[in-house]
Amino acid sequence: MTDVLRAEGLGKEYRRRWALRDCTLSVPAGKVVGLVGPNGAGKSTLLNLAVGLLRPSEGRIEVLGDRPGGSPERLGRVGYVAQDTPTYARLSIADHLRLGARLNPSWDAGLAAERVSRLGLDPSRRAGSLSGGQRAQLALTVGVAKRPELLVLDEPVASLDPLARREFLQDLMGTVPEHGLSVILSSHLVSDVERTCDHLVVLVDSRVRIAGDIDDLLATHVRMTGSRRDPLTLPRSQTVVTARHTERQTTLVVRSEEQVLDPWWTVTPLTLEDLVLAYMAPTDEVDTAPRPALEVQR
Ligand SMILES: Nc1ncnc2c1ncn2[C@@H]1O[C@H](COP(=O)(O)OP(=O)(O)OP(=O)(O)O)[C@@H](O)[C@H]1O
Repeated sequence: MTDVLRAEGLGKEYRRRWALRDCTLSVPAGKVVGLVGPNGAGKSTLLNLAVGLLRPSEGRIEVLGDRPGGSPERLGRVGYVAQDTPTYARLSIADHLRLGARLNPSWDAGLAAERVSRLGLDPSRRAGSLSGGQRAQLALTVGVAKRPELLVLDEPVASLDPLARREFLQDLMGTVPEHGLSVILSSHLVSDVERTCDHLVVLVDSRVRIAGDIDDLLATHVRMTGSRRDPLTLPRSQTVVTARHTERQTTLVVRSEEQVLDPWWTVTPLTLEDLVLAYMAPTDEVDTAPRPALEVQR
């Protein structure tokens, strides 16, 4: 199947400040993609471009093989729950579901009713009287019951309690293979990404720093610890992501397609959190400058 999202040199500028820059990205179909990065990295901007709420300042983006937004038919194929989980304060939960049914040809009324009942929500309650977490659940219910091909969720679970969060993410994981759904979700919680996602995109300072299937990324990144050594002495096949030095010791996070066999290093695998934090580290931690005190060894 084709990619659900393809971006080439995509950028968005607000008043001479780039919120997203040089974004070239392919997101395969049928995956749950975790989009992570620090505050202000450009995650919401990328998601808003993907659903057609923003227009690119430069470059191109295609979603489900087409330009985002536009016709009702195209809009119907993409579900979107924004960061502030918008609902209509004066409308009841039942009104929201009726509206969803009227606006979406593939609306799954059974699924919507079942979710609302499982959450213990009274359908006659107005959205304005719900708690933040309950409003998020309502917005997520509408997003899922629309039965889109691609569901875009901007920090969907931030306001849910831990149990509700786990249940929602489990639901989502069940829905993906069952309905051929693809999901892109932004999150600050790496543990949720680890539990739910099979593909990762790390955005830092408005640029994509790394993207790929999580299993592949974990298989090709390691931590290497050894006596102090200049990272410039590493073979070309090993790319240093971060380097930290004490007087005697060097610790590197390295990307390598090949196994590291140099006995100088103690090599340990990374957790997903280690990997994300390594790519989120300030680039001055990628300390590859030659140091006079270091011996160059090959
Ligand atoms: N409407 C806007 N006008 C001007 N600048 C904006 C606007 N929206 C976003 N920005 C800026 O663009 C950059 C990226 O913002 P964005 O909301 O995409 O980040 P984010 O990664 O989603 O952040 P967070 O994790 O805090 O939600 C930030 O510097 C932000 O201040």
